[in-house]
Amino acid sequence: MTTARALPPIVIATRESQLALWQAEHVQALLTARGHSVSLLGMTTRGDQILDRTLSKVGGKGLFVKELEVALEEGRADIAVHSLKDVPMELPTGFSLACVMEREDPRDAFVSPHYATLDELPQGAVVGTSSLRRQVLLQALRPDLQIEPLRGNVQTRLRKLDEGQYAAIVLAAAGLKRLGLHERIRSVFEPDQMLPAAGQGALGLEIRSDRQDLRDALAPLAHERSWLTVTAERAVSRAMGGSCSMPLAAHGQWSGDQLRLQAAWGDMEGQLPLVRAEGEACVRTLDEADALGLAVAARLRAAGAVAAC
Ligand SMILES: NCc1[nH]cc(CCC(=O)O)c1CC(=O)O
Repeated sequence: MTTARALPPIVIATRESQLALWQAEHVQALLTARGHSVSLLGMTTRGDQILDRTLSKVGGKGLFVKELEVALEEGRADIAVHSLKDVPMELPTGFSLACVMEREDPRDAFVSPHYATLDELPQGAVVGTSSLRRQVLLQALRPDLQIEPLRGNVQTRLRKLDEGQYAAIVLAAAGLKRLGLHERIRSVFEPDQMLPAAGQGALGLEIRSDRQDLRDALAPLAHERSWLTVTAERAVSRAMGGSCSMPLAAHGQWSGDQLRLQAAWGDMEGQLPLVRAEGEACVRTLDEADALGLAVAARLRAAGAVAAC
């Protein structure tokens, strides 16, 4: 018999977009089911405020996590829930990823009121995305398309699409599915067509490194395979100095205990042809996953990709 013991309440710091709130509430529900009492602390980040410029121009991924880390630092919150795609490869000193949860669909989705697939788009159609990765991969598939910037949270992007500013947009399938917007997905891109971003579709829980108590409490939420996969993907990104200002894709897929890791790199101006590389290894530990990522990054560089300094 287990003795009931009052667990200390847990506060989750979260951005206030619908997707961020869904993710925080998801973690809250899982922890509540395990007997914790959990509350949410909503906050607005610089990344949410600056909507008129592309992320690569205003400071990149860190913009969405900084304020949350300050809340952890000051003890106002215990956990920050992140879409791992938005989390810089190196966390600031004093912070760690307590765990990575089971990954949603990592693929990109094609969303359009009038067309079912990228192939159906007429010559020169306008496609909205501010992601440099999506931009260079789209141009590789369809050089005729006109790519226009598109920022804002998922709902804002869908509204801009519906207002007729774009013939189609590309969003992460995971975000749409989490928000119950599956029906907006006209088709998904297979990874061979449009390679996903490192960490896309996976949630990571960030804590202060000194909170061993939380590490233990969160351990049951970890998903081993997802953690290994995104560790390999994020190692590619780390080794390339990847950020929002570099078109970089890294995506792992399993067959048995073999992890196949594919990566693609494009130069910022879109002048050079895409560089692709891949590797495969039997991966059982986070260190082995990291090593696979570094090996694939080395192959990218050997094939002409240039790491940021
Ligand atoms: N950059 C914003 C962002 N960060 C995470 C997701 C989707 C959900 C996920 O990847 O977990 C999105 C939206 C998008 O790219 O369409």
